[in-house]
Amino acid sequence: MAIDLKDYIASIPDFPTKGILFRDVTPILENGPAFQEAVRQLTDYAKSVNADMIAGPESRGFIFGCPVAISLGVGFAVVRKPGKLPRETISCKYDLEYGSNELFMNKDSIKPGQRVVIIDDLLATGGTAKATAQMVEQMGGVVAGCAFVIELDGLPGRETLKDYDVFRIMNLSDH
Ligand SMILES: O=P(O)(O)OC[C@H]1O[C@H](OP(=O)(O)OP(=O)(O)O)[C@H](O)[C@@H]1O
Ligand SMILES: Nc1ncnc2[nH]cnc12
Repeated sequence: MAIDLKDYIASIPDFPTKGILFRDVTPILENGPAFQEAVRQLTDYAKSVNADMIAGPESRGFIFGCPVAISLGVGFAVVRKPGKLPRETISCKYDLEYGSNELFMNKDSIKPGQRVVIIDDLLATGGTAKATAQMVEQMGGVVAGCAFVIELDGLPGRETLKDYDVFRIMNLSDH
């Protein structure tokens, strides 16, 4: 029988703060066939939009983005939190549910005209993916799409990413 990836999501109430239902993808990673199936679905999507580069936000975006890049034979551009990248960078501030943060990319990591798919484990407010998309565009790249394992319903992720094609393997409620 086909694998139902929803069976491999752990839901933890009040983590990391009260009122947040944390959707944990680590059970997918800990099961070979489930991990392979998630990567297969993300890869099929990236291939369907002719990706020639993958961008993945630290840290969970690395886990799913890298195997997709390898299976397509394209590069992987890291999107990192402050203080991690030693060379020249570009950056974009973004809002979280509470407060704000800033993400960084190597300034030459995307070449003009490259078709970039942004991959992450989860779409919540969309702030992380939108900040990534803005940096990709600043470098002259084309955001071919954004792909997630989970989309949280009840949060404005889709609205935030309304200018982009969005693929997700599953949707789950945010509470
Ligand atoms: O749609 P958003 O509201 O931007 O939220 C989604 C982001 O939040 C989580 O990462 P987090 O910043 O917690 O970092 P981590 O992957 O290092 O745990 C998740 O992995 C996404 O990157
Ligand atoms: N509810 C949630 N579960 C896991 N990761 C998240 N990132 C933002 N919101 C999240």
